[in-house]
Amino acid sequence: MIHGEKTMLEHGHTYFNKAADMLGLSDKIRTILLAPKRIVKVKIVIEGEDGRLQNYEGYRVQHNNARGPMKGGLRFHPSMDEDHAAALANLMTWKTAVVDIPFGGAKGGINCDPMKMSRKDLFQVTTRFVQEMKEVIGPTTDIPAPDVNTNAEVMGWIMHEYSQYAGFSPGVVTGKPVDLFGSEGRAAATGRGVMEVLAEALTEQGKAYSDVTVAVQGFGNVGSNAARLIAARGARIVAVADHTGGVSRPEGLDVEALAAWVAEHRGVAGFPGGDAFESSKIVSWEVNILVPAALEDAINADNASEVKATIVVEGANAPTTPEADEILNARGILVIPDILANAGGVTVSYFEWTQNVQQFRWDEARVNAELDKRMSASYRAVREVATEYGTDLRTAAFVLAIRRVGKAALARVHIGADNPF
Ligand SMILES: NC(=O)C1=CN([C@@H]2O[C@H](COP(=O)(O)OP(=O)(O)OC[C@H]3O[C@@H](n4cnc5c(N)ncnc54)[C@H](O)[C@@H]3O)[C@@H](O)[C@H]2O)C=CC1
Ligand SMILES: O=C(O)CCC(=O)C(=O)O
Repeated sequence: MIHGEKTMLEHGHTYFNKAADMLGLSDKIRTILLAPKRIVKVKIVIEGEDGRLQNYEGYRVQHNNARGPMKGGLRFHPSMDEDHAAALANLMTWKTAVVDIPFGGAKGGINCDPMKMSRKDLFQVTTRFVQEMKEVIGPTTDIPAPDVNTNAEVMGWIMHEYSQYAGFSPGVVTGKPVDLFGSEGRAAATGRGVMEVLAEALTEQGKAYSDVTVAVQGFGNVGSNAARLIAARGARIVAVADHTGGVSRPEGLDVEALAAWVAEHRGVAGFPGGDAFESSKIVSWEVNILVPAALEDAINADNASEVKATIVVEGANAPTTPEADEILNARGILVIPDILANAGGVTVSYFEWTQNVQQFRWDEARVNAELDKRMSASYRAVREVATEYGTDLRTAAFVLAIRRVGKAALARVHIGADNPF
C-alpha cells in the first residue's frame, strides 16, 4: 500500500537512515541491518459458515534475529500486505533493542476483516494460518503476539494448533489468555508502557498528570488501556476517536463507562457520556497530550501543522510520517516514538515467554513493577542518547537500537575492519 509518496517500509527506512547517518554507517552495514531474514506469504482459503469460499493472504516477515528469537504481533486487517508486514517487522527489531529484551523482530498477519467475519470463520482462518506457518514459527525462532484485531482468544487458538504439531508449546505465542499460560498484566501492558513513558516526559517538563488534558485516537487494546491508566493518574481524557467516530467532554470522559460502551457496541459512536465529532478531528484537538493509538500515518504532512498538543506519545506503530515528524520537531512538539512508547506490550510478552519457558508464574504486581522499571529506564537511556547527539527522541531511539543490534549482528560474522560498532 502506498502512504502518500512512499510506502510504509520506506518511511521506516527514512527514520533508520537518519540515525545511520549520525552513526556514519556504510551502505554495506545498512544493508546487513535492513535486509529481512525471511519473507513468507501463504494462501488461506476456507469455506465460511455461509458455504462460500473465502480467500486470503497471510504474511510473516522475519526481519532480524541477531539478539534472539524474532518477536512481533499478528494483524488481521484488510490493509495487511508484504510492505506492512516488512515495515512493522523492522520496527520490532529496533523496539526490542530499545527496551533491551533478548528478541529480534518479526510481524505478520492476514488481509481479512474480522469485523465482517463470524467467530467460527475467524477460528478457521487462524488455524489455517498456523498450519501454513508452523515450520517457521516456534518458541526459539519466531513468537507471534496480538496486534490490530487479534487478541488473547486468537493467541489461545494459535497455541493449541501449533501444539498439535510440535507438542505442548505455550512459548510459541504470547498475549494468551491468563488461564492458558498467558501473563498477568499483558492485556494492559502496552497502554501501561505509554502511561509510564509519558510520566517520564511530564516529570522532565516539571508537570504532573493532574495538569494535563489528553486526546486518544484508537480505543482498542492500546488506546483504551492507555486512557484508563492515564485517567487513573489524574489526567483528563477529553476526546477519544476510533473508526466509528469521536466523543468529547471538556470535563473529562468517564473512560471506564466508555470502555463498557465499546465492548457492547464495537465503537465509541453513540456513547451518551460525551459530544460526537468527526473522527479525523482528533489529531488537531486542543489538548496538551495526543496519543495516536490506531493505525499508521494518522499524523501526516496534511495535518501535522494543526496538532495543538505539546507532547505526542505514539501508542500505535508508525502513526507519524517522516514529513510530519519533521514538522512536529520544528514546532518544538515532543514526540515519544513508537519503538519506545509502545514497547510495554512486547516487554510483558518477554515476561510471559520467560514464565512459559520456566513453567513459573509471576503475579500482576511483579509484572507491572518490572515493566515500569524497564520503561522508565528505557526512556532515560533514549533521552541520554538524544542529549549526546543533540537530536530528537526518535532518532536517539534508533541510534540506541542500531548500536545494540549492530554489535550483536556483526559479532556473529566475519566483518573485519569495516565494523563500526
Ligand atoms: N496490542 C498491542 O499490544 C500493541 C499494539 N501496537 C499498535 O497499536 C495500534 C493499535 O493496536 P491495538 O490497540 O492492539 O488494536 P485494536 O484492534 O485493539 O484497536 C484498534 C483501534 O484503532 C481504531 N481505528 C481503526 N481504524 C481507525 C481510523 N481510521 N481512525 C481512528 N481509529 C481507528 C479501532 O476503532 C480500534 O479502536 C497499532 O498500530 C498496533 O500495531 C503496538 C504495540 C503493541
Ligand atoms: O508482544 C509482542 O510480542 C509484540 C507486540 C507488537 O506487535 C508490537 O509491539 O508492535
